[in-house]
Amino acid sequence: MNRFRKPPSAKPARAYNLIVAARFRELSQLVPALRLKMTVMIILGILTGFSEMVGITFLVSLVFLLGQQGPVSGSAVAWLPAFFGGIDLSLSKPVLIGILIGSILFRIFLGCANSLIASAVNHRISDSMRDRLYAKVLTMPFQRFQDYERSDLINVIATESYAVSSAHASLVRLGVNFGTIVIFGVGMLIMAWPIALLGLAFGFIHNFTLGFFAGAYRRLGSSALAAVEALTQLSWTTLQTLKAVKSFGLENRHQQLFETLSSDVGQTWRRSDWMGATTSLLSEILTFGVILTIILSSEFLPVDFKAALSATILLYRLQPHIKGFDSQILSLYEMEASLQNVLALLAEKDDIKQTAQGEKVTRLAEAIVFHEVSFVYERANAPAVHDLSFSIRAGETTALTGPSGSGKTTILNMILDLNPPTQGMITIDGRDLATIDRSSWLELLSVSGQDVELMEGTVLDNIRFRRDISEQDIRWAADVACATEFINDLPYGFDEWLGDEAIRLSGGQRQRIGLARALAGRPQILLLDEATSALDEETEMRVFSAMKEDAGRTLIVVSHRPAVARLMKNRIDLRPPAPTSKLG
Ligand SMILES: Nc1ncnc2c1ncn2[C@@H]1O[C@H](COP(=O)(O)OP(=O)(O)OP(=O)(O)O)[C@@H](O)[C@H]1O
Repeated sequence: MNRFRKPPSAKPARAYNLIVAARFRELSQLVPALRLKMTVMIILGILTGFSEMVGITFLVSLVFLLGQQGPVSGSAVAWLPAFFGGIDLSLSKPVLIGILIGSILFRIFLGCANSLIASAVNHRISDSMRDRLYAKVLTMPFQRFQDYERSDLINVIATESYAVSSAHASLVRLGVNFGTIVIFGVGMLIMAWPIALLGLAFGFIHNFTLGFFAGAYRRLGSSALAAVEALTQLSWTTLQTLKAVKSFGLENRHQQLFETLSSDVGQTWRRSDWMGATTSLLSEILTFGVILTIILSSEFLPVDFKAALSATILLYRLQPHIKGFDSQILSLYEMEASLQNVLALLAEKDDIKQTAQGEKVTRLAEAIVFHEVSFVYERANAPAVHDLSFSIRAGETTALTGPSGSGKTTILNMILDLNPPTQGMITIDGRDLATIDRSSWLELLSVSGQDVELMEGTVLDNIRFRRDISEQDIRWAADVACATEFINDLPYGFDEWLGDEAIRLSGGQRQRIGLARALAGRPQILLLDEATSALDEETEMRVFSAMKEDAGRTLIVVSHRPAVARLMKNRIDLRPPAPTSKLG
């Protein structure tokens, strides 16, 4: 089985900040027009930071103005604001208040606009990721799909797809934090360069110290993912096999297993919270240290008191940005495992037959012919089908017989174009199946098997199976499949609701719904893979004689029952020829 979970790359990037470039490269592959969206959001974020800085400096100025001795109203102040250092600005109190209120409102407006844009962009990214991942499941070759754990696929589509928008949001926040740090830094440099230098040193120490946590965050991300995957897998298999679980009396065993896995999940989240709290505490301690350093050394610093005050407040306000910058980098490490899963699924190649434009077919006129066809499943030691040549004539009935494992289902899958031959060729009226348009070919075909995949919905929904088929055709198909007789006995008849397991139906009833589903599209070619194996002999014969009345259909039947094989005009036997005796 192909597990999504990949071990994190053996060695983290040498410089821990380089993860930003790696994530950006991955996101550029996944999100079109990434640069434009990010740039707009980062500029808005930086402007928010800028207006905050202006607000702070003017607030300090206002406080000083209000604290002046004597009458202040209408007076001009020559020393304000501190932020502009030596520039002699004369601002009256009302102007100062106006600028302050304006910058606060501007910041609120920008912050709000940025949140709305970020939310819209993130949802768009998540929507498109989910759509693309779901589409990939539908378009990858069927054999590749069979290699995946179903629960892993559900996890990736429904949950891990969010990692892409989260990584995008983190990169934007990083850009905003970085831009704000630069702007605040320049402001501080103009006001009080010694404090700016202290701030710069603080930033580097902060970044360096939190870098020690990168590996732990990366491991935490992949173990959280592994724990969630294990829990989903257990829940999924329990639901799938509940009857067996109950029949074997394994309820307590499953409950214990679930509790263990569930506590693993809880533990990884708790560890994540602890790590978050530890890095946050470390960040606060570092901030406290640098502010204490400024206070203790203020007497010796060649800085004007007002400017020092503004710069210190700026430094204090800068701390969340520095902390944000580093915690975003750490979260980029944490989401690595999920992102790798999304990338791995999207990297699956599409089934070329599904995307290629082949020649269209409208009917089978002559025959389906296998020319020395072999098929080997991936990682299988022996071919499932070896060097097989036969012909299935249009409009005739053919039985495909042979012992279990002789390749009957594999042959039907090849006719359905799910498994292209590894060697040899299948022709449709003389044309290579590989060059024929897949959807036009599938329009001629229908298949019904031993296990019918029922879905949640009514009996009618299950026969229609999301195709445009009239109710009249559905009722006709149910008649031919001898299903009407039991459907009419259901409390709501064709409108009876069936759960995805349709537990209330017997095996034979499920098969008749599957058969009606296959017949409802009035296919020219019908493939039945043990599709009536659960019916009693009498009903089975009635089904086949009803189907025979619809002349002109090419019928290919796989059945272990000799009576069914005898009903067919032709027979292809996959039994290996008996070895000839060499005695004498
Ligand atoms: N997805 C798969 N991957 C690997 N091997 C497979 C796969 N599906 C089938 N096989 C192998 O291919 C061979 C043929 O299988 P197939 O299901 O076609 O046989 P069959 O004749 O239909 O059997 P039965 O009568 O039991 O349904 C078997 O040996 C089987 O184990």
